Amino acid sequence: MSRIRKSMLFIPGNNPSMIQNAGVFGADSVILDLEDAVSMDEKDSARNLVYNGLMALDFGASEKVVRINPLDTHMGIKDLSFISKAKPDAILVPKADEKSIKLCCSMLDNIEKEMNYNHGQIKIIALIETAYGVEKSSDIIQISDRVEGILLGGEDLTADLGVHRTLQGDEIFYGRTRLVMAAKAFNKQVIDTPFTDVNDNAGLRSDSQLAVKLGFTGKALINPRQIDIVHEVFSPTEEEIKWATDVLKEWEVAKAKGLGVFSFNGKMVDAPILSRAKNTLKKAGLELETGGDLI
Ligand SMILES: CC(=O)SCCNC(=O)CCNC(=O)[C@H](O)C(C)(C)COP(=O)(O)OP(=O)(O)OC[C@H]1O[C@@H](n2cnc3c(N)ncnc32)[C@H](O)[C@@H]1OP(=O)(O)O
Ligand SMILES: O=C([O-])CC(=O)C(=O)O
Ligand SMILES: [Mg+2]
Repeated sequence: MSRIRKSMLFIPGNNPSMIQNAGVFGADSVILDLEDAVSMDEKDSARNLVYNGLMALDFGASEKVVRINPLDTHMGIKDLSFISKAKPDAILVPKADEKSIKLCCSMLDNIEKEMNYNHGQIKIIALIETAYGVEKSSDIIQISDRVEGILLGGEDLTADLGVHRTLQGDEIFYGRTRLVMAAKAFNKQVIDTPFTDVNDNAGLRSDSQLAVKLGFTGKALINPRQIDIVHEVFSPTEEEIKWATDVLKEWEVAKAKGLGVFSFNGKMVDAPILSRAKNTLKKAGLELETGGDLI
């Protein structure tokens, strides 16, 4: 089973003090960035800094992810070859398409063999941020078991579409829902694009609530101050947990009576509603008191 990735915090790969603190913020994953947060003339020094950081620092419970440069560039190839030898947990592949993900998989196969790592231990998150990537997302996601999820890159996607990025996000709505469908169809994670105004907490909250409503399993972040809101919004509320627990208890009673459908607080409950209740408890990290198949 894939690890939980409700919050994935980007940290520029050329910033030693930010990298040094990476483990203390409490993000589920930290993404050490070698791509767009790093200027061209700092690419080599950032690669060394991230390598040394991975080798020497304690990242606490956070997953160590590295965003490499695109794999159709020399820089991207160099990033992947070098960084993988510092055993990151996962690689975030930008501008993902079928070719880049296949290449990433075959390079990781070779590096894992050479380094005596377990086969498949370095995971891949595909960063979908082109119109082509959105259209091919369901193919990209199926290339390998290494691909545990897809992440939407709203800034690059908007640039590729030739439109403006807005607070409401109408321009990326189709991309968002399309990625959710692809991910859910193949049982993968789907992580929403970052909210880039780090001082607008209300905006971050409503953007995160929209992502939850659409089915995203987590959100990328660009600032540690965004973590608490995202964790809160991506976790079921006490009220939702109580509803799920009560519904599943009532189901035990209904099942004993041989009922496939029953009424709870005046509303019909059948198999899909029981599934949603189970999902709620799973998201909250709670064990189900009721076992067995639904209905
Ligand atoms: C479209 C894309 O590709 S998104 C991915 C690439 N972008 C990035 O990685 C950007 C990452 N974020 C940042 O660089 C910064 O948060 C900015 C530029 C957006 C905002 O910077 P600031 O206004 O200075 O942030 P803020 O005032 O909240 O900083 C407070 C503290 O948090 C630290 N901090 C801020 N962002 C981060 C981060 N992403 N990771 C780790 N530490 C951070 C700062 O260094 C500062 O530490 P200090 O108090 O020890 O000096
Ligand atoms: O990876 C992300 O979430 C950010 C990104 O590159 C983009 O929006 O283009
Ligand atoms: Mg991008």
